[in-house]
Order: sequence, then C-alpha cells, then structure tokens
Amino acid sequence: MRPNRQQLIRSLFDEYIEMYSSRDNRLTHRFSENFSGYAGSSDLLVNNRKEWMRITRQDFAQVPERIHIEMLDLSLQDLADNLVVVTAFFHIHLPIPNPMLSRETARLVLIFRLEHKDWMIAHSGISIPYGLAHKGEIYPIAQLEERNVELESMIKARTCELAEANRQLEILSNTDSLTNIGNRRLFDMMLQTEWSRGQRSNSSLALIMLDIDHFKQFNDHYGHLAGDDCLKQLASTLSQSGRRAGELVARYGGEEFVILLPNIDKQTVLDTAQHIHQLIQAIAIPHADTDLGIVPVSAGVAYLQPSNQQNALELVRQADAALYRAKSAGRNCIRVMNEK
Ligand SMILES: Nc1nc2c(ncn2[C@@H]2O[C@H](COP(=O)(O)OP(=O)(O)OP(=O)(O)O)[C@@H](O)[C@H]2O)c(=O)[nH]1
Repeated sequence: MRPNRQQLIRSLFDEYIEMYSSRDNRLTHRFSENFSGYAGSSDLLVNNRKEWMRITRQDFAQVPERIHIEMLDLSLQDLADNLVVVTAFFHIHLPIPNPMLSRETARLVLIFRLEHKDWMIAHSGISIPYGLAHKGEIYPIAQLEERNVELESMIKARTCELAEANRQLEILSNTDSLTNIGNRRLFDMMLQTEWSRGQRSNSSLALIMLDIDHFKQFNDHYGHLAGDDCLKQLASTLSQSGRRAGELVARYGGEEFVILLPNIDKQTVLDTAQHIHQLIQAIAIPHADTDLGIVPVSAGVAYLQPSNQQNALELVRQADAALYRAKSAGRNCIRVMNEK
C-alpha cells in the first residue's frame, strides 16, 4: 500500500478513536447517509443514520467520561480510491471500578467512503459480547452490578457453608466414632487448655480414669459387637452423669474412659468417682465371667494444682498409676493418687 494511503487510513481511524474515546458528539456528523452498523449491545443491523446517531449519543450519555482504548492489533485495507477499511482489536477500559468489561476483546470494523471530498463512516460493526446490556444502555453496566451483588451474596453463602462444614469437621475430628463422646484428641487438647487455665486462675484440676475389667473375656464370651454395645452404654452413662461446667468425658482408647474435672475440690472429685462407679453398677451390663455377673470397672483418681514445675501429663501419669493400683487391688474399685 502506498505510504500516503496508509497514513490517510491511519489518521481516519485515529480521529475516529479519539472522538469516540473523548465522547465527542461531533462524531455523529461523520456518519454517511448510507450508514449501516452493528452496536456491541445488540445483534440488529442498523441501517438508518439517525438511529445510529441516537445510539452514539446514548453511548456517550451512559458513560460521559473519557474512556481508554487499549489497542491490541490493527489492520488497514485500501479497497478503492474512495473506500478504505480498518479492522481493530482492543480492550475498552471504562471509568468504572469493575474491570470485567476491560477483559473482553472488542473487534471493530470501520468502512470509510469518500463522499464529496469528505471521508465518511459508511459502516461500523463492533463485536463484543455485550448482549447483556439493559434497555437504555450500550455497556452492560447495570447487569454487571446485578451480577456483582449476586456474586457477593453467593460468596457470603459459600463462606457460611464453609464455616459450617469446618465446624462439623472440627466436631467430627474431636468425636469418638463408636461412642459419640469426645475422643483422645479432644482430651489431649482440653487437658492442655485446662492445665493452663488452672495455672492462671490458681484452681485445681482432677482426672478420673476408668477402665472396664475383664473386657477381653467379655468380648470372647459375647462377641466383639456386644463389646461395642457395652462401650456405647458406658459412654452414654458417663456423659449423662451430672455434668459440671467445663467437665469433659472422653474415650481415652480401647475400653478406657477419662473424666476431666476443672476447678473442683478434692472431696467433690472423690464423690463424683463414687457416683460414677455406682451408676455403672446400676446399669448392670451382664458379664457371665465375673464374680458379680455384671461388667465391673476400676478407676484411678488424680488431683493436682497446675503449676510451672509440672506438666499436664503428670495428672495422667498419677491417674494411671492409681488405676493400676485399683486393678492390682482386685478390680471393681477406686484408688486415689498418693493413697493406699
Ligand atoms: N468390642 C470392642 N472391644 C475393644 C475395643 N477396643 C478395645 N477392645 C478390647 O478390649 C480388650 C482389652 O483387653 P485387656 O487390655 O486385656 O483388658 P481387660 O481384658 O479388660 O483386662 P483388665 O483391664 O486387666 O481387667 C481387648 O480384648 C480389646 O480387643 C472396641 O472398640 N470394641
């Protein structure tokens, strides 16, 4: 193409883009009498110059501030002495906070025709997925805002769902799946928490460890599923046994249970251990291989004042040692730390 023709086409295009970007109404006088065009917001061919002028004014009225055209590619064609074509690809950056439209690539085809010494725009076809524009809009700004509101409420709902799922997961990960009471993980966590609280508030912490006696024989005699039921019954009895604030009942593992009792005096701990022992006797789960004919349990009780000198595991060690002494003493009884 001859350089002067190239320059001419380029300047026609640049002038168009400058007028369009600066929302210059003089652009409407550049449309040919035989104009035809496609607006981005509609898929209807407009072949009426007046209608196109109206659309252009509507465009300028919707977004009166200068817009920024980021050019991506440009093709110039010299079709005849009086006919040239420009095809351009670009992003349109509107002066609105939502960058969604900016990401779309617009394709514009402009045909200029020389009419009585003036280059007029004979055709303008813009292709952008702007079909979402509401009535009275060229750019689908209202739709975008609606979408934003929808998106925000979806995000809010999802965040709530996620928080609930996390809460459920937290509960699940702290629950023993067989007995539905707290599991070892929860106990370990609460032990540390209550130990620290006891240190801060100078209050005591007690632990009762309970272990079913001769449970292996129970399983051997009645079967493993009956053993499971026995564990469930015991767990349910323990968790219903007069809960004090902050008290935790958990399955420590196998046929062993723990009751953590914060901020409690020694006598109340002993009474609680006795009470629990009696409750278990009262539900009287049959166990043919024992002297009493029912499931017996042994318990070890520990009682400490949390301090910097010891760590929380000392409470477990002491309760475990007391439990061992209860077993050695013939089972089905309670032993307390530092007592015979
Ligand atoms: N059914 C069932 N049995 C379990 C479960 N967890 C552990 N056990 C059983 O508990 C029994 C514990 O046996 P031992 O440690 O010998 O204790 P024990 O027979 O109660 O003996 P003592 O504690 O000394 O009186 C084993 O037979 C385990 O299989 C469980 O979830 N379900």
